[in-house]
Amino acid sequence: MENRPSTRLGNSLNGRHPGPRERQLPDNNIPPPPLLPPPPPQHERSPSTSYHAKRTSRTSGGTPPPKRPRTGNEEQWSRWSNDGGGRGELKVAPDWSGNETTMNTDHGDEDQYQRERYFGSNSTPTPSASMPPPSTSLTYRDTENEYSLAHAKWGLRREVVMGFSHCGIGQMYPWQAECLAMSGLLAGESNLVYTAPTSAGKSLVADILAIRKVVNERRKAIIVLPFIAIVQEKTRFLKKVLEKVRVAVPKRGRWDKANLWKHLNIIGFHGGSKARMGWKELDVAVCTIEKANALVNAAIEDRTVNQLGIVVFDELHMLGDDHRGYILELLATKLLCLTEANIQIVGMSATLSNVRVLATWLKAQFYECAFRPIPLQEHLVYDNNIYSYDEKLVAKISPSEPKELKDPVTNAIVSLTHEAVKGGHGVLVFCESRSRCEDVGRLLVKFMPAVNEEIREERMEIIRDLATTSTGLDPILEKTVPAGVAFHHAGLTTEERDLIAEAYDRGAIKVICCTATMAAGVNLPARRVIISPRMGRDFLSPTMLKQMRGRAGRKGRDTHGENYLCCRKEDLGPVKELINAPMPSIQSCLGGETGSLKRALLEGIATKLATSDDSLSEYMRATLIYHTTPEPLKYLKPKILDAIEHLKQMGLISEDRIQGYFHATGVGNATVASGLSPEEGVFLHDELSRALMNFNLESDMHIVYQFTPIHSSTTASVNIDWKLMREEVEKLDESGIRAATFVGVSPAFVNKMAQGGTLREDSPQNISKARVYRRFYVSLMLRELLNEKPVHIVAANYNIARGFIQQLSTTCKGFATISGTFCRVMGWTGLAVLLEHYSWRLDMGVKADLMSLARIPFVKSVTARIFHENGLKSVEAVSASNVEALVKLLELAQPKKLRLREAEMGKMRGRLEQRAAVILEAAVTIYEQDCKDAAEE
Ligand SMILES: Nc1ncnc2c1ncn2[C@@H]1O[C@H](COP(=O)(O)OP(=O)(O)OP(=O)(O)O)[C@@H](O)[C@H]1O
Repeated sequence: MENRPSTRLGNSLNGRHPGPRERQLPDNNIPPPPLLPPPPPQHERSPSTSYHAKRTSRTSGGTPPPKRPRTGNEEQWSRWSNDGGGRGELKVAPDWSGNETTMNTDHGDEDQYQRERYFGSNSTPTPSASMPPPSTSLTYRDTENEYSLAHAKWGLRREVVMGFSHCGIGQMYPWQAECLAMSGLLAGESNLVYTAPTSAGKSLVADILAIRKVVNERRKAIIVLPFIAIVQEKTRFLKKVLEKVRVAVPKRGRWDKANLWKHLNIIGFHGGSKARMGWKELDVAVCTIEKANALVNAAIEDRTVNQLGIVVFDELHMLGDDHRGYILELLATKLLCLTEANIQIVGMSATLSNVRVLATWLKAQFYECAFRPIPLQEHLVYDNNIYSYDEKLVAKISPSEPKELKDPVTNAIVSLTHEAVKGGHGVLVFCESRSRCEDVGRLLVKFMPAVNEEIREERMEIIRDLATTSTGLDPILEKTVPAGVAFHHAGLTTEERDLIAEAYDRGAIKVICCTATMAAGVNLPARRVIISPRMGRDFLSPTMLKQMRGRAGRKGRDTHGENYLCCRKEDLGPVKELINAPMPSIQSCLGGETGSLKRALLEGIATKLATSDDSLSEYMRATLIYHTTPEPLKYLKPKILDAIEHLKQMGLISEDRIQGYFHATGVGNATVASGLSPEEGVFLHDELSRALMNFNLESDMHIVYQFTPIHSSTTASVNIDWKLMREEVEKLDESGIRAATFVGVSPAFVNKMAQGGTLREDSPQNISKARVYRRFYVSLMLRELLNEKPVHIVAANYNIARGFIQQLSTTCKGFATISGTFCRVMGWTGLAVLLEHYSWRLDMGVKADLMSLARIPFVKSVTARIFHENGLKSVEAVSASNVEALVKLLELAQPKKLRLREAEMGKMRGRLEQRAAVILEAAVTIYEQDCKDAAEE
């Protein structure tokens, strides 16, 4: 039976009639009626009234295009592109010759359509490489509706328009069309900086500009996003939009008679990505900030940077980020200096206040609008009262009987969540810490509405999916998911987070309790968003609050979004300040600590953009800090001189006094080529030089140490538990101890620290020493992973978040590539080859004897070991096995399988059978390929 919060809104009205903004909830056991009356009008914007574009371009001004009745042609297009969109649904669209064509939006049928267009209806498919390109003709355009993506004005190829339509976008919002129509943008002649509220549809403007560059002009595009999750999401989106687009591969020699046609290469680059393609092959690179910077450096070094047509900076406010903002600034500065390459720069954000300064800096057109497709209702909640942001009482929440709901904030969270879920809506609850997410999740379970058998089964399916992940079923999720509640924070593995996000997206999970990282990291909107004003002990920043508030309201699913900022009465002062705080203006982070300036100068010198006094000052003039500092030269000059001196002392640059120019040394070039900061470059150089002299291959300890990412061994990411480290070091055999000594780790020092010693990081030597110990500590964890210990066991052993361990396993491969690049630029080819040789083991996460098996999908780590121990030692042996035998082994490999009840195990078996069938089929294919390869040899 459903357990409901005993809280009832309005109980405290004490007999008086609820006012128009107050509604009473019944006191019986009937589920509560809607908690809130309609929102205060001043916070509500309807899509039509909220359109308010403020255009301040330096070119001709413009008013929003007038509304006019839709023509028949528009109707056809919008039917084709906007509604339904299910696979295989028949749509009507005008064909390229202006006639009406009945066609099918199923991609398979689009192929058929193309074939028929070129070869007649009886033609058979031909290989794509020799086939003429898909429609490049612009004549089929919708000539009347300028908001339609098919309008000739936007110059998008038919396949692109179809791709967008497939993603639910057929028409632009008026502001998007107005922004794109600003002079010089479509022609790629001017840069663009624009700002619009969250969910306003900013991405489409940049996407259209990028796609035009790639498809129409055949230049490359880089799209820069701050977090891995959104890089992955954007890569998936662009792949879907551009799936059907083929472009000409230029003729290579005079014997090439005709152009070949290829699909576009859209590649996601981030710390954990294993992209095989590089700058040369890609068409669109969707990157994290660091990867984008490294790509541009490589392109400059290659002298192919003129192939780059556009760089899009999504979330431009990241410029102000203390840790990574300066890399964004540095990247934009380099692009501004590459005047001859003619690269279009596009930047956007929802939370910028000094956009004009940024537009001036980026030599960009500036566009600002306040459009929000889904109106927002915003509330402040304290002491069981709900107020509008202009302090009018909207409703009351009555106090509750249960002890755990005595606290008014918890009571409000539970009541508001219950009400939204009861109405069938999704809820995001932003909490102040990871543990609070889990606590609130557990509490909510008791008050979630009852659901039917079908939904219960769907949720059990999620439990089964979670149980088959590498970490097994989390005990808290096991309790919360059946009630439709989950939590989402950095402590979970990516696999878990993806499963939860996906289940929430399809409505199987109704509530996610999450930390602030989700506000900016994952695009999961909700009808109702409940927000704690704190992050840890501190209050949220206005930017973060804005991001969270903006998550309310799903385009296409909700008529409006609601957010509730729930605080304690004693926090009211600072919370009101927070609500009314203007968005902070973005400040450059380049001048803060000299580390960032050093990196900016090193990269300028290594890429030869700034080698002399003149070019250096030109380079510095292109930075944001130059534009935002009152007397830039006076302020910057001493800092620049200081940074240059440091770089010289670190051995990263040298100066030719006679010729009057700077150049990067080998280490400097290797540092820039590997995308490292000057400090990281020097540290890695020291580490690799030591390895070059003494490489210990007796056991895998030394090699694992070399693959441990140096970013995971900073103070911010890991704290050594010295007692634990002592235990682990004591377990090492002689070869392990020798490896430890080679890298600079002394067991005696570890013992001293475990007994209460201190290691003060007060000098460069001590900083470096602490770094080595931290790296070694992390390498012990990585070694366990490579020795097939499951992520959750390693995490538990080291009392560290599962997310950290899983990230470690995904980033070590990327770091191996970084080390390889470093060695190659240094000319240490032997070491580079050695690292490369061992790095492929990192892909598999298994010991050498299992490497062959690990080529089979789903046969990794523990599973591979169980297969091996049970006689399936090779791909051939697996290919000769059968589904039943494989299911038995897969059952053995399930972590924490006992957590699932008997009935659940039955259903899980079905899942394992499917998996076993895939394994068997893959093993047969791999084995056949191996035989073919052997025969050819
Ligand atoms: N013209 C359009 N027609 C229909 N849907 C659109 C249109 N433009 C954007 N969308 C959809 O609106 C949603 C939000 O768009 P988008 O992610 O671009 O917003 P945003 O302004 O970048 O928001 P945020 O600042 O939160 O990232 C997406 O699902 C997108 O597909």
